Amino acid sequence: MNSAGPIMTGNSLSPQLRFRDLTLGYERHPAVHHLDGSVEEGALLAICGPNGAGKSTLMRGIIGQLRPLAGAIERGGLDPRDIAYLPQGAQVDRSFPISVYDMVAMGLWRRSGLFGGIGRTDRTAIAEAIAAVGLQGFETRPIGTLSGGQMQRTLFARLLLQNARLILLDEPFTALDAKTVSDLLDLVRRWHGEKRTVLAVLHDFDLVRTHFPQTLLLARSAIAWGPTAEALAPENLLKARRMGEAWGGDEPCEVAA
Ligand SMILES: Nc1ncnc2c1ncn2[C@@H]1O[C@H](COP(=O)(O)OP(=O)(O)OP(=O)(O)O)[C@@H](O)[C@H]1O
Repeated sequence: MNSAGPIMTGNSLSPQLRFRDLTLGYERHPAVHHLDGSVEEGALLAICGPNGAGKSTLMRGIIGQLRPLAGAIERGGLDPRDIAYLPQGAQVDRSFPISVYDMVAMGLWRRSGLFGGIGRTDRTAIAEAIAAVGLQGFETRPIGTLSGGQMQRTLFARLLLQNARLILLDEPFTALDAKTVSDLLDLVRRWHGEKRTVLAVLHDFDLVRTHFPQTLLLARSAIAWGPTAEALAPENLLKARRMGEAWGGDEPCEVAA
């Protein structure tokens, strides 16, 4: 579909997320306006749009870090432990003195508890996750010494262990080399094959067209939402760009009054 609206990927699946006239923002300044629609369970959805479009804000709303200024987000009965979130790279504190192994093991915390201890099954799972991202041999390395690509692999290994039903990735491939992107995309495909729901904020339209069947094009409001080829049609991209160029600081919206 070319216009904004709900994704319908199949009648047998139920919505994992539903946005009802959702407005999100900061101190009553809206950044996402009146979003309506649903994301089916098992969807692989790209969220695209210009800088300042509200993409990260939408992610923060989904995880409950931001409360709606108006409207609502329904999460299909998901427990918070069933939602995994990878924020933009700059938001991860690399100076924290922790090894790759311990960083990956943190993926188990929300299920086993901070003081639950790590048993043999957990150690196997951690080793498998580290191997899945190609970081064997890096277990004892402090995260502060990793390259950007190795750090992102570490964070994906942690996500693997979280075993979440809904996975949110905010610009997961920015500034990574082609091999790292390809390896991490394999993990995204694996999650999709396991019928997990994956939402990723992405700026690389070629990558989105190749790997993401559905796209939400956001410019504070939804410009288009549906099959990627249609959502990223030239007229929609032009409209999103014009909206991005037009907003100064605060988009007009009645909830801001
Ligand atoms: N903590 C905050 N306090 C106040 N305003 C914020 C805050 N975080 C984001 N904003 C504003 O909300 C709007 C949307 O920001 P957001 O980070 O969601 O955009 P984005 O689409 O993710 O952009 P980018 O592609 O540049 O990462 C912007 O105008 C931004 O300045």
